[in-house]
Amino acid sequence: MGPLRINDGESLRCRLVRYLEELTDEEFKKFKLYLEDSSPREGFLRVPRGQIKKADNTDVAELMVRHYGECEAWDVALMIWEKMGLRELWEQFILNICLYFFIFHLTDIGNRRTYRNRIIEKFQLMRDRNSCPGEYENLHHRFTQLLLLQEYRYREQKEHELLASGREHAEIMENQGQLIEVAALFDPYEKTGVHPQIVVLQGAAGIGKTTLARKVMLDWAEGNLYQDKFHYVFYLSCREMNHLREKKTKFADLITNDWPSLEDPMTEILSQPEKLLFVIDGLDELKFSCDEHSFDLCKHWNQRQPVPILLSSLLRKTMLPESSLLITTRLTALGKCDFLFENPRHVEILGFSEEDRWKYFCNFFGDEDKAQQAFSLIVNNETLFTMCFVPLMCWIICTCLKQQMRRKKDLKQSSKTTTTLYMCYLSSLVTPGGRSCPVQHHRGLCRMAAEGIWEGKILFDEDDLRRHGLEASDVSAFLDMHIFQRDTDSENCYSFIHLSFQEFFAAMFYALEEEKEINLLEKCRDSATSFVALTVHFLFGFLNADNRKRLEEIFRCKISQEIKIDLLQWIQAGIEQQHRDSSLRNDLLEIFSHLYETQNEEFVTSAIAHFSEISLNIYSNTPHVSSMHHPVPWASVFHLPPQGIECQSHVGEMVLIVNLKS
Ligand SMILES: Nc1ncnc2c1ncn2[C@@H]1O[C@H](COP(=O)(O)OP(=O)(O)OP(=O)(O)O)[C@@H](O)[C@H]1O
Repeated sequence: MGPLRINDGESLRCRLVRYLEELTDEEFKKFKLYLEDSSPREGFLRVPRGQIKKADNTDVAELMVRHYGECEAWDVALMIWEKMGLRELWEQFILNICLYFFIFHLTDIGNRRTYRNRIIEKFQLMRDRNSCPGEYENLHHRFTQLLLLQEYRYREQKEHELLASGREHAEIMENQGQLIEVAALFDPYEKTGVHPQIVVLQGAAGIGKTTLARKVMLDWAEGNLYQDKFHYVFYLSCREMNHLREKKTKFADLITNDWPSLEDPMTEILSQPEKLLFVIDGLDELKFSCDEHSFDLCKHWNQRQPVPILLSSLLRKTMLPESSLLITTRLTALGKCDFLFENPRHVEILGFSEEDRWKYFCNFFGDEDKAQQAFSLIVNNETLFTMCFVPLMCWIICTCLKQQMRRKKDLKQSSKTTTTLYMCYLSSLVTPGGRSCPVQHHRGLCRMAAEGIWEGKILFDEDDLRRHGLEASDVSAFLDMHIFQRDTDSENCYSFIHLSFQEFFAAMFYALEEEKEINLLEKCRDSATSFVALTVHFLFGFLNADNRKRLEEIFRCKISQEIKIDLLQWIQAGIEQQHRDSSLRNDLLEIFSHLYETQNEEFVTSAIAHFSEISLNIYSNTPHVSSMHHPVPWASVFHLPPQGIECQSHVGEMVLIVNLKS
């Protein structure tokens, strides 16, 4: 389909030229004067006076169409002719324009419908990270609502700190901003009434940025989102842009990937930029910089330019400045891109609320009984349940449990502790007869993970790899296993699929026979470095004989027995310290959850041998646990009869007196 035409095949732009040619020199001069003085409607740029002065008939038509788009250009011409008293021309125009709008309307409806159908086709299915070719899930069936927090002030905060603060959603909300719905992302600010043109959705790895961006596309295409605001919504994946970075092209061509009949309708579509939304997914993943091209930026979408310049021009708003942008990015990369955006609305994705975690399980299993079976196991494990605020973690946990259900394995056993669940997931990634990683590579990966934990580092470059005896080609087995991923921020950068996996491998580093590092435990005592807590937690998990055996099988490594003595001394000292000082009671809970993680009766007995009674404040520490079936799941490790636990409720707290000698 070509530019919009009326029956005789003449485009509107050419027709405008022809009408202008019918004016006498005097009338044309007058027309230009009126054009110079005309004030365009909101959203349209004024045609620069300097350019009008020098323009002939064709130039004037061209300028008008470029600045206003074809429809608005006709409108302006009509208004001027009316003011000039050129009644005959005006009447001819009206006749033409009615015909034009009728055809335009029909064509536009047709174009949009075709485009929407294409988008629905493309976005209605989602692929899980471990899916086989051709295996898809329906996005609507799986999608679970995410908590979005508006105007969260960007803190120079590392992802591990965010993970640690996962259970403090309510607190963040109170202190930092308010929740917002996807439908309201482009609503005006309450205080100023100004409509944000750029919305930045930020969040940690695996929190659901891409999934949400794709859901926005699908909902718009199905007519359920932003219908009045945006006539067209285009999706630009930064990962795909990376592949095109050497390419020189027009912006119009770049976005017509999703357009079956390409190019032609673009002129009309892009001439109404205020009705366009561009979803730019994964800005942190761009491998080229957007701040290098400030002098070469282009102004028009029809200019042929390298892809990095086109994208920079869109982001910096030199091209299609009236369009809206919805950008997703990891928190770690945000500082680097801040300069790009003028007054964006910052929204942080907080992940799943506690209620939505249950909904996710229902969506994942598609069967309430199975969902209930799985959820009741997770809800009793505080560490796992807290982790479930990250959708990726929910997916990992549900995937494991589903596999166990399929194999008719004991679900309770595989979800009993955080470590068992991770073991279960890792064993599922190692396919029989598949690639395994050489022992020295595994050791290098573990050492790098541990170093990262100390230094608060989650992205590793090739220098980091080399320092730990790894070449880029050595990590391909970990990439294949989906525990390590090629990143994101800059070329040749890597990260673990989730921080908790880095913590798991860091724990393995401390547990390996040849590696000794007692510092970890000392650091864990220091509350300022509580982010190592999960690493220590896994370390306790490795004390379990089954876990240790599986770990040694998967990675063909040897787990040290000596770590057991260090852990025992550490935990006894911890209990003693907190026994002496009742203000530290809350920390005891953490110690006991470590003990529970071992599922090792002999170890637990030794750890508590010197104590006859322990008081724990369970309520103020874990509010959600109080409503669950078993308030202290780890208590089962003591094999205590019910009379062994006495419960005392006080205002705002619930204290359990555990009588260990009963
Ligand atoms: N809202 C959601 N509903 C259901 N599942 C979700 C949702 N969000 C994410 N997931 C699940 O979590 C996985 C990871 O999500 P996604 O890839 O969107 O995260 P991300 O924030 O873009 O991660 P990264 O920063 O690593 O690119 C998805 O593959 C999907 O299985």
